[in-house]
Amino acid sequence: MDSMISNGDHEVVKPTQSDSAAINDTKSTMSNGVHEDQNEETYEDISKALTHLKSYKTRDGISIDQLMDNTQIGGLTYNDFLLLPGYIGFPASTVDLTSKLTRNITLKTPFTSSPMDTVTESNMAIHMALLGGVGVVHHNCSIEEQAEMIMKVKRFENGFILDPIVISPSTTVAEARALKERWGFGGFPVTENGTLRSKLIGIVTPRDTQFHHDASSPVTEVMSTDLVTAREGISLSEANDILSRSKKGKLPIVDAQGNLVSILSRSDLMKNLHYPLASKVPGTKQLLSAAAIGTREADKERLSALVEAGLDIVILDSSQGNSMYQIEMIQWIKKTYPQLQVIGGNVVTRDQAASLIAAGVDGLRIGMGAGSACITQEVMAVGRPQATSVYRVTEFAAKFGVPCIADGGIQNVGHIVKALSLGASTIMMGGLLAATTESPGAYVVGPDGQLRKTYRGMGSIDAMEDKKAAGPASNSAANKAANTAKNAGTARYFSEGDKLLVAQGVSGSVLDRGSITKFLPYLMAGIQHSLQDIGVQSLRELQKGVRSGKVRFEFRTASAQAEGNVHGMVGVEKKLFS
Ligand SMILES: NC(=O)C1=CN([C@@H]2O[C@H](COP(=O)(O)OP(=O)(O)OC[C@H]3O[C@@H](n4cnc5c(N)ncnc54)[C@H](O)[C@@H]3O)[C@@H](O)[C@H]2O)C=CC1
Ligand SMILES: O=c1[nH]c(=O)c2[nH+]cn([C@@H]3O[C@H](COP(=O)(O)O)[C@@H](O)[C@H]3O)c2[nH]1
Ligand SMILES: [K+]
Repeated sequence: MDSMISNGDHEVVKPTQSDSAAINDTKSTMSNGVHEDQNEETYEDISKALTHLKSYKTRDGISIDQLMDNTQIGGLTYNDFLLLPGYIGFPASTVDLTSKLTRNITLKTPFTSSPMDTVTESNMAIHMALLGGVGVVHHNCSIEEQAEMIMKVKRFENGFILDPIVISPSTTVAEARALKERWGFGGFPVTENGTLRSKLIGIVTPRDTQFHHDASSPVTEVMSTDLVTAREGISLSEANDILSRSKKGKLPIVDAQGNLVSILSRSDLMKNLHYPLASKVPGTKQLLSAAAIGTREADKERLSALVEAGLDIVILDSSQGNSMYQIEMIQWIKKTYPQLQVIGGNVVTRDQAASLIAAGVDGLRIGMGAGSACITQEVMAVGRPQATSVYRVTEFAAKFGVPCIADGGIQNVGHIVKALSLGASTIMMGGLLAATTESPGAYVVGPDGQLRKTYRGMGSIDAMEDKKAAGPASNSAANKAANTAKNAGTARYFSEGDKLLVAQGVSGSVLDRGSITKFLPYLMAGIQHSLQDIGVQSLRELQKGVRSGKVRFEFRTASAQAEGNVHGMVGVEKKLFS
């Protein structure tokens, strides 16, 4: 009566429906209420469960190749699939998230922030780097403004600050306050002629200037002259000791004649303690910096200012990276600045990736139209569902040792894990970071009483009109001056007399997420727990497991997606971490 069911996987002996009915009929209830099976079924020996498992021809779930067979099912997004759980044999906190951003640069957390003017300026870039990722400074601004943002990142955390901002005795209190606004820190050494390598005469701190009534007083009226200094040649750890004992904010380092050589800052000491994952340039104490540029001629001038400011990584920012403009730019950059890491993109196909890899990129950025503020797919009819893009490009790029960023469409921790499982080395977030303490712009209160910040696509009419207002880029001194407040390179779209703006993005706002100093650690812990569920102890192991077929997947039907979300509840409060 037993029927043999072959699922192509394993031959399983299963009772037919009428058999099951018969079995149920023969069940009797014992006096203690427990049902007993009178038709003695034979079961496998429990001690053989693991051996028996091996008798299946294939493992449970599907492999990455089956998942990504787009002749069967079309392109996939992150919501279209899940990973199956594996075996937990280690604590979540031991999961290692180290990953490559480019050929030469490794991050301790796989996070980057989008080069968008509502997402990444210096404050975001600094905090992304402190937390182990990297923030890519946008280019919807003048060359000078972008270079200054990079400079702020590079100056932010140093052992010895070798190029401190120095002021002269004639600097006024008002000027010192303005410098604090501009640089984000307020302790300035005062030297005789206002430069480094000149005699140190005092230090001004925000406490000295904050409540001083007469803003036109020279800083010499308020500065402190009771200084603890150290002599040039002192080791960083000795200098740190003196600074810790001195209870002062800054330790100026001077030469035998009392000339200022560098300074050490207490706030850097604190930061070193609090940000063990910080992304730093090996061999220095400087934070890693990244910036985006376009592929116009004027972007070469922009890049030279950024490199001067200390840039480590450049991203060529385009929705369709496989162009003669970008290829020429990559080759020019590799020739002109061989030390600079170049990330090309965006790409979503193997062919696009091959062009940019052949041109010499050190990394790729993947995504076209998946972003939360993107309407590219709708308007251009061009793009690709993001999960498929990530898999197709990374599968190819990995063969050449080129790491990839999954850019756009990341809405939660699960999406990050999925992007990484498909082969991305890092992920890029726009909307998710747009309304944080560290993003540009002020919070406003929405009609619902909740705080929010503006978020807009760089191809939105809003963002493009800001660019257009800048006028054509030019090397002439007059134009340079005119462009200082606006953007030199970003008039690039319109220099060919475009009359009509075609939007590829929208403008709106997103709800407050608090500080990324809480949000990024949450994302990190979330990924660690997820990888623990999958049974892999590092991102490397995750990707190896996916390639070898050990890590398994499952498609999600529309109803499976509904099941995986909150259902049947009212008044849901979705608090994600505490
Ligand atoms: N990831 C995505 O899905 C998308 C992103 N975006 C974002 O919007 C912004 C603008 O993107 P795109 O419009 O793709 O910028 P783009 O600068 O690559 O392209 C704008 C236009 O300028 C042309 N162009 C570029 N370099 C040139 C040169 N040297 N000479 C002559 N023409 C040249 C391009 O062919 C294109 O027609 C970027 O920030 C991008 O990241 C926009 C749409 C989609
Ligand atoms: O189609 C687009 N039109 C735009 O105007 C636009 N602006 C940004 N981007 C891309 O979106 C990414 C951020 O996406 P998320 O908000 O989903 O993180 C970013 O990192 C970009 O790749 C755009 N895409
Ligand atoms: K979209």
